[in-house]
Amino acid sequence: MTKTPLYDRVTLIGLGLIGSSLGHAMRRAGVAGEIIGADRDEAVCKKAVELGFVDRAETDAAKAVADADLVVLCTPVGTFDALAKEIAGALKPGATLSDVGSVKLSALKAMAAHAPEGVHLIPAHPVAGTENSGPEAGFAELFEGRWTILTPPDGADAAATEKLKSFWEALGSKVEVMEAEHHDLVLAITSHIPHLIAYNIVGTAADLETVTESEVIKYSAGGFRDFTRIAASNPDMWRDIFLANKDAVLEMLGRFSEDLSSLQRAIRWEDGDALHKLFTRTREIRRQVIEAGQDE
Ligand SMILES: NC(=O)C1=CN([C@@H]2O[C@H](COP(=O)(O)OP(=O)(O)OC[C@H]3O[C@@H](n4cnc5c(N)ncnc54)[C@H](O)[C@@H]3O)[C@@H](O)[C@H]2O)C=CC1
Ligand SMILES: O=C(O)C(=O)Cc1ccc(O)cc1
Repeated sequence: MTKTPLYDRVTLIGLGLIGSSLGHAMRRAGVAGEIIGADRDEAVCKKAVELGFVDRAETDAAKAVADADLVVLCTPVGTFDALAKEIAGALKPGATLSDVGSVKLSALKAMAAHAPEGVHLIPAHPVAGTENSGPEAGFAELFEGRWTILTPPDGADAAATEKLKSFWEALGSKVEVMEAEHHDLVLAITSHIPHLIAYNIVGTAADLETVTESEVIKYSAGGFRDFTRIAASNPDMWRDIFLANKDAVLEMLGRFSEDLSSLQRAIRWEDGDALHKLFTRTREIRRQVIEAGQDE
């Protein structure tokens, strides 16, 4: 039996890891009648059609959004303002404009600055990804069992929000609705600062490399190896995230630095009890993460 699609036409702008995963997942779930792609890179457009996760693709984003019922920005967050401006005049009245960006207040502001009245703005963030990029990195199962956070502004159309919630659920995601500002604070500590720590430790080790020669690579089977995966994440995307979520990241980083100083003090004064107490608490957190199925 053929399913009735939730949206007749969906346009994905940005056909990398998340855009391609969305395309594959939408195809599998049958939630879109037609999937149109847009990417500034012509080779990416060609690859997307070849892989079959879009029906057609083009480099002109404004042309690609014509007659779309749902438009999803899947590019780095720093591009949202210019892209929203570029497509604003071509959006169909009554369409939903959404995104998958890792920072939500700046996404909402960028879209709200340009979208015409009658277009529903519902920012979204699938908290699912990998360190890989590009159209070949995506897969249909990426969102399964993962949270997607919707951050509709005050007064957003309830029916449009509910429809987008059903869309993400059809892709296997669990959906939570919260304020954009709250999202940015929570994600600063659970996602953005962990990436910053990884970039920092791998950077420090790379600087030491000249002293230790190849030992950093050779003995990287320890904790360092896990950090190198995170530190291999997309540089454009992460530059944009830290600039867009500057306030929340700096606030959480202040707190993090204080706690790091306490640890430094505990080591200096050989306070084994303090170290053991913290490590026991963190081991319990890991147990809870596994229990919640968020460890893969
Ligand atoms: N990578 C991850 O694990 C996750 C990423 N996100 C968010 O998803 C978004 C996309 O990330 P990825 O798919 O990982 O990136 P990606 O680098 O794999 O793909 C981005 C694509 O956007 C295209 N692009 C860039 N600027 C453009 C523009 N101005 N106009 C048209 N196309 C443009 C690029 O050519 C590229 O094909 C980001 O906003 C990121 O914060 C959200 C959840 C997880
Ligand atoms: O690869 C990892 O471990 C990630 O943390 C992926 C990721 C990156 C950015 C997001 O906004 C959400 C998930």
